[in-house]
This record gives sequence, C-alpha cells and structure tokens, in this order.
Amino acid sequence: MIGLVLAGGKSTRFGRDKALYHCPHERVNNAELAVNKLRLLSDEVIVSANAKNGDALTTQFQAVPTITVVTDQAPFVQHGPLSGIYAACCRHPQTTDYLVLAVDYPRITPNVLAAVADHPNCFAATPAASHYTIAHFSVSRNTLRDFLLLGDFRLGQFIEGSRQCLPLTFPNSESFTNYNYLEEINHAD
Ligand SMILES: Nc1nc2c(ncn2[C@@H]2O[C@H](COP(=O)(O)OP(=O)(O)OP(=O)(O)O)[C@@H](O)[C@H]2O)c(=O)[nH]1
Repeated sequence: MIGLVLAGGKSTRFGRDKALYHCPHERVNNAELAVNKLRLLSDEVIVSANAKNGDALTTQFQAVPTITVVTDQAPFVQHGPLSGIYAACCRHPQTTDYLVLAVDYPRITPNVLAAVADHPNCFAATPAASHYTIAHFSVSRNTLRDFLLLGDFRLGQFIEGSRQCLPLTFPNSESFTNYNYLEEINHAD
C-alpha cells in the first residue's frame, strides 16, 4: 500500500497554497502533516503536487528516499483530485494499492487513517458528509486513464462506481474538518 497525498489543485477558495500552508500551532506545513501520518502506515509515500508547488515540495522532501513528489500529467492536468491520483499512477502504471489523504484535512487522526488502511476499497464518511479524499483502493494507470477519457472527473463517481468502494463511517468530529478557506483554520485555532 502506497500513501498518496493530494497536494495539487488550485486552492482558489483558500487564497494561498493549501499544501505549503503552515497551520498555527503546527510545526510543519499541511503537506508534511499528511506525509507524516501516512508514513506511520506505509513505507512509500507519493506527494501529488501541482506545477506551482512542485519544486518547493520536492525540495522539502528530497532528503527522504521513500517520499516522491510528482506533478499532474498530461492530458489530465488540474482536473481535480483524480489528476493527482493519475500522476501517481503514471509512476506506478501497474495496479497499485493507495491510501489517499488530501492536505486539507490537517486534523485527521492517525486512528482514522489506520481504520481506512485496514479496509481495502473504502472511503471515509461521517453522518454529515462523504470524505472521498480519505480513501483506500487499488487502481492501474490504464484503468484510471480510460475512466478520465470518458470526461468524468468526479472522484466520488470513480471510487464508488468503478472501484466499488464503500463508506467507512465515523462519528462527526473535528478530525474531519475540511479546510477550504483560510478563515476556517484561523477560527478553529
Ligand atoms: N494533484 C492534484 N491535486 C488536486 C487537484 N485538485 C485538487 N487537488 C487536491 O485534492 C484535494 C481537494 O481539493 P479541492 O479542495 O476540491 O480543490 P482545490 O483545487 O484544492 O481548491 P479550490 O480551488 O478552492 O476548489 C486537495 O488536497 C487538493 O490539494 C489537481 O488537479 N491535482
């Protein structure tokens, strides 16, 4: 199982790069928070970055041989989280098992991730929402490419439909706070 950090995207609502952002009271940025949690569960971690933050993230993790930074691959650049998963698939074209975590869940707990890691073909959910960017499934590059070529870039559609992932439901908690706006972090701290 490879840990996969979704760290690209546009961060339009956040107003600055979410992966490089350093939450108050944390010692490292959001990308490293996610990497550190996945490293507890996986020997290899891929950070799926965008063209803008790729160099900074490569520099940040270059001393650790088990962490690789990739950027979105044509023709699926910046089409959403599935672009980030496709970039990882380009590095490992054969069917590969991924434990996926987005950088905008800086409060996710290692316990939640461990439970997701223990359940192949699942995504995290709470009574309030589905959290598709916290998920565990296998995919090959060609399978994902064929899905994306149909023009559907919805992660939920991909993992619930073609991957047949089921929700792994947790109680509502701060762990699942999805920070899309800078104000959400500042209000929480
Ligand atoms: N590599 C990669 N990651 C992405 C892409 N789009 C989103 N992500 C990541 O997927 C997670 C969920 O992203 P969203 O919040 O839906 O989108 P966003 O583009 O980051 O933010 P907005 O521009 O505000 O919608 C975040 O961790 C993003 O870093 C993409 O096109 N490529």
